[in-house]
Amino acid sequence: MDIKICGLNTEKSVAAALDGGASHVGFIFFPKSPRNIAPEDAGRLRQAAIGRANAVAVTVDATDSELERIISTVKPDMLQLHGKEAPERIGEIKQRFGLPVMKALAISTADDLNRIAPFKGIADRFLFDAKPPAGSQLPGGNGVSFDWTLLSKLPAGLDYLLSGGINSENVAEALRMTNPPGLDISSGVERTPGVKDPALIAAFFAAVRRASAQSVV
Ligand SMILES: O=C(O)c1ccccc1N[C@@H]1O[C@H](COP(=O)(O)O)[C@@H](O)[C@H]1O
Repeated sequence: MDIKICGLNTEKSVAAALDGGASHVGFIFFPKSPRNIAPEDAGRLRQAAIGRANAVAVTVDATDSELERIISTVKPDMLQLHGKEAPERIGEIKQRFGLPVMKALAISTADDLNRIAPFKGIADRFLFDAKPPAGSQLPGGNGVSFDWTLLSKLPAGLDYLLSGGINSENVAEALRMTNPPGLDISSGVERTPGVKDPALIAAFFAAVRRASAQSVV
């Protein structure tokens, strides 16, 4: 199963994610986020992931020139589009930059699953996150979960990461209820917003291993 640790901004946190076995390391390029990172810093940090994990650049309704700067500096393996990007815009971005795209969709009701279909065949993967709480300036990274039972109605074989408020305490339940192809976690391994804790990252991977071991017994 893929595991993406997102919002990394220090060498220690990247090392903890890689040592834990992360398949993806995520960097946030969104100035309002406490996890926002300069492309130059992310470009330096992502070096440690080469040959070990995929680097993901997370953007929110970024312009072509913003994407150009991030991509040329960071050289990510994948883009995560976490704004209101329409399918047409995703097609344009893929054609212009030639990178796979993971489209984030906020889920709060069964109707939200209807928003998946227009992106099929365009987005390479999906990421399902909770809707931001009222007043939040962040489209993601709010540490809020959604009703995971909604995912029982997903089209079979859909490739996605489960995201939103996942942490060491609830990951076993998340895996039991959804059996997702992958997980994405950010604030659940932080000491304070934007400050990753290597010990919490290690504890998270240990919790995933425990949950996975229990599910095969
Ligand atoms: O984390 C952020 O600050 C952020 C900002 C803008 C877009 C996306 C962002 N984070 C994404 O949201 C998920 C879920 O976060 P959490 O685990 O609920 O805190 C995170 O992994 C990022 O992919």
